[in-house]
Amino acid sequence: MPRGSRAAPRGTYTAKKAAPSVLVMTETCVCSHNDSGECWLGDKRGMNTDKTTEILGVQAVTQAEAGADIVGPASMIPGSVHAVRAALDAAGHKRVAIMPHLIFASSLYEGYRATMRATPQSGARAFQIDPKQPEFAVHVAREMVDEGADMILTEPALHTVDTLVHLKNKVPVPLVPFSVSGEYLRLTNRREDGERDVKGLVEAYTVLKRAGAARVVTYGALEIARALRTS
Ligand SMILES: NCc1[nH]cc(CCC(=O)O)c1CC(=O)O
Repeated sequence: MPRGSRAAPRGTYTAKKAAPSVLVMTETCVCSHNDSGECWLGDKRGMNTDKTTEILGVQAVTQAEAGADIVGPASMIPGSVHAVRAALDAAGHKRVAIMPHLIFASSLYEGYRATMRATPQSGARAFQIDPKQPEFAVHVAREMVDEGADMILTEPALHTVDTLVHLKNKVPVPLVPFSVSGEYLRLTNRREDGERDVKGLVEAYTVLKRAGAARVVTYGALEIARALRTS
């Protein structure tokens, strides 16, 4: 067990021990680890980007030490992917890949924010992209690649499919839509036996695949795998 481990690295460590061939991807962000719920650290004067990117590097190394194969800087702060790459390399984790999160402003994050107590005190995530600006999303994605992104996660998944198609031709790395909490909650139904019916998710993810997704990240992975196995 890596030293000083809290819940998330412990989970990674336990998962890798149980199934070493399964890839573990982590989110690298401070929003669920501080009182403000913000994806950055700072004080009354505001955001301290140097301090934030430094901490993201430390967090990524902790995640890599626990066994993560792919880390996911999610603050959207320019320079954070570069800082994470530098910190990983310096700690001897050159083989750990980076999948930054390209996050669009959306109403679909409420489930996550409530569960993780990560509702931003300021009311908004400063760097998230307006979904009406696909060209700007391409610009940010290219900067992420320049900083060392090996792949890019887009979030939310369904409401940004147009941008996924757009990105597909313009960035040279795999694109991985993340079907977020609101998508999971709205597209599944509770069945009488208490399990969730995931047919709606399966239909949605075939759309994502046709649109160019390399993989899909979803809360329904286990239920979908079970449903596909018995269908
Ligand atoms: N660090 C940002 C972050 N990490 C996870 C989610 C949402 C994930 C979900 O809803 O499933 C978000 C977006 C946000 O809160 O603005």
